Amino acid sequence: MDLRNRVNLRGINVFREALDSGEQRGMLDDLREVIRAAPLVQPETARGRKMSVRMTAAGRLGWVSDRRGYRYESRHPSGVDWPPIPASVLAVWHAVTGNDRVPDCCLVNHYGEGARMGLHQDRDEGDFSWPVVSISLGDEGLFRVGNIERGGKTESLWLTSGDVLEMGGEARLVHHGVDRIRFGTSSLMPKGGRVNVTLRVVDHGETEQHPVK
Ligand SMILES: O=C(O)CCC(=O)C(=O)O
Ligand SMILES: [Fe+2]
Repeated sequence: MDLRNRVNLRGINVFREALDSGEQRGMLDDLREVIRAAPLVQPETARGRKMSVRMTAAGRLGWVSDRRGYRYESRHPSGVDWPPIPASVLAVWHAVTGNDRVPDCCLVNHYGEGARMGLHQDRDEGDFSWPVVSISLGDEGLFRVGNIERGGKTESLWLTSGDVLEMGGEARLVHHGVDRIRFGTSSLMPKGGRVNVTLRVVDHGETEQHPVK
């Protein structure tokens, strides 16, 4: 992992190619195991619209959305526990935050051809003092950043495989989304697609502390 190549986009730290191709492959293997235990689901919104991204999670809590709305849940919709957050993913969190605290949620987003994510804020957490750390794997994704308030001008940048983002401090509640992916631009996944992992502290609740080695 190499966090030296950092650019700043409206307060968001973008660590370009923080993970080399071996680290990306290792993490993807770990995420395949997560997906085996807790399969990807295509969430529905409260209004009954299917999201284009498929999702699952690891950790103490997972973010879910269905006709009842969106929220954090301690189990996968199938009733199984969320699998543990892979060590390869936790290592990125600890390196970026410089802290021993383990995130509560590791959301795994899978973007197939044509998938996108509209502009939104990550604000379902009870504690905004921790950053959101996000890892991009696979195909390039056009990441758009807006403002804390709704509307206004936005800026975009193409995220590539191995990029790591940190949305913290003033940028913790900034609007962001993924307009589109360039399907098939990465050879990481044989069938194409983009995987994004988002790490979040959800609340002040008791979370086991793991010292960083
Ligand atoms: O896919 C991405 O890069 C962003 C994902 C995201 O914003 C989220 O899961 O809340
Ligand atoms: Fe988000």
